[in-house]
Amino acid sequence: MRTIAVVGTGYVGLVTGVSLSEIGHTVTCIDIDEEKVLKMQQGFSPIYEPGLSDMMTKNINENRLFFTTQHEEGFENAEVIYIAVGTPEKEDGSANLAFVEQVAKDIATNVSRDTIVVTKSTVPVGTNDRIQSIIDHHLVANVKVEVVSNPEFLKEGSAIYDSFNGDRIVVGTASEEAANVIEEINQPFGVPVFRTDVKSAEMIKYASNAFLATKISFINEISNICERLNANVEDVANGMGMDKRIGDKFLNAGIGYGGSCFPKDTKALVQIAGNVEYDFNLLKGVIRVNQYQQRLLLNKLYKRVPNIKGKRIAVLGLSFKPNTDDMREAASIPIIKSLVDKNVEVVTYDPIAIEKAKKIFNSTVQYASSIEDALKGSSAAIILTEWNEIKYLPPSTFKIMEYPLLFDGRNCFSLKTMEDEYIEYHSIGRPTVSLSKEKIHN
Ligand SMILES: NC(=O)C1=CN([C@@H]2O[C@H](COP(=O)(O)OP(=O)(O)OC[C@H]3O[C@@H](n4cnc5c(N)ncnc54)[C@H](O)[C@@H]3O)[C@@H](O)[C@H]2O)C=CC1
Ligand SMILES: O=C(O)[C@H]1O[C@H](OP(=O)(O)OP(=O)(O)OC[C@H]2O[C@@H](n3ccc(=O)[nH]c3=O)[C@H](O)[C@@H]2O)[C@H](O)[C@@H](O)[C@@H]1O
Repeated sequence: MRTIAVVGTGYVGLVTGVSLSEIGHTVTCIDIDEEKVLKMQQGFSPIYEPGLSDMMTKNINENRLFFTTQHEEGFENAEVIYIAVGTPEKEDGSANLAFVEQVAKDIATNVSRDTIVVTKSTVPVGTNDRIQSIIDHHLVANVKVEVVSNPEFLKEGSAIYDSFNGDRIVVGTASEEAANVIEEINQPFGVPVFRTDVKSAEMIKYASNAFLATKISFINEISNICERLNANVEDVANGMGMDKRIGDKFLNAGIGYGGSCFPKDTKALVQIAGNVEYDFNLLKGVIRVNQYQQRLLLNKLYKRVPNIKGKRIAVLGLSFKPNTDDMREAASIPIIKSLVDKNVEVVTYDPIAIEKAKKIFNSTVQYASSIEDALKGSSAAIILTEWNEIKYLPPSTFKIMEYPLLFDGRNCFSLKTMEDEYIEYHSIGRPTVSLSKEKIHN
């Protein structure tokens, strides 16, 4: 078993650190955020991720998992250092590498033994070479530091599960020795390891995210055509997905992809291509479709309820996907902003993300403590996140509204159910369920 340091304790760093400690390594997680570190030292996870808290507490108690704000302390005995800090989007769409570069300098000035540095952060092709040269340039001790690319593929909401059940672990390095160490560290996960060169490893990460985003934008465009032709995109996706070459995953039409990665990584890949004079037309289209898709549900609402000013509208689900409290690039942000700009009384509900949402929406919206409370007195409801609590809600609950008018951005309910329950139902890429004896909404 190895002594490991993980720099950055966000979704990736904390899950990596906790998972590595769970398989027996001794792990010190380092973060510059003092409040976060204090919380983790006391055994509390700063993020909501199923299974994370319990695994964290267990490994703290078994003395395999430590937290500090001091790089020097964390690096002291580390044989391997993982970089898992953020690489957010810059204004021009390219990746901001300032955090990664800072960590490279911190490593160079603090390590006192031969070390393997593993880059987990998503970084543009060529960045690992740059990390290597920053470290070599600033290195204080007379030691060897080898940088390895090891991109992360976990999904938020199932991050712990994904760490133990991933499809592959990609290891990019020219050093067979370093690759052997990383493979040995990960061996207890039982996930297949794919070895390649550094640049290909970096590209695998961007290409994978871009491909998944493309699948989503593709099915969203098909859904828009289905709507015009009265076809049902859910059946279309199911029928397509039965072809093993296509696969049945990531074909859920909806309000577009959000989150901390697809939006930023697709834009970064356009930039990466542009830097070598390649115009990534297809990916630009994917991004455009996604922006358009976020507006569609709202446009349907505004068309159906033209005099929306002053009306109360319930927004169910705020996080960018279920089982996470992450609000980064959530579709709820532009959608709620548009409603608030139109002087709509917005009442929101989310089972987990409310605290983070409050930091974004402040007092511009109301925060209901139950779905029922959100629906009471509302003229319409919009579903933005398919939490189980929302998806498996007895449809009759929507009749709490004086007139049951539902706009579902996640296709949570079958058309037949809504017809039987007598609920006016607008979803994505499927025929609208209208009521014959409609009340007039004005
Ligand atoms: N969130 C996700 O699901 C996935 C993210 N990634 C990639 O992993 C990277 C990290 O993403 P997240 O975990 O979402 O980021 P995050 O923003 O949640 O966390 C980053 C953490 O790094 C800390 N930090 C910044 N500078 C530091 C320094 N010099 N020393 C120590 N700590 C420092 C911050 O305080 C913060 O806690 C990004 O490159 C992202 O693209 C890859 C796969 C999945
Ligand atoms: O690089 C990353 O950060 C990660 O990005 C995504 O993971 P994540 O963003 O956590 O969540 P996804 O499940 O991929 O969902 C992303 C967005 O796409 C949307 N989506 C997903 C699937 C689908 O069929 N339709 C759809 O609209 C989701 O609602 C969500 O807004 C990838 O799935 C991970 O493999 C990758 O490691």
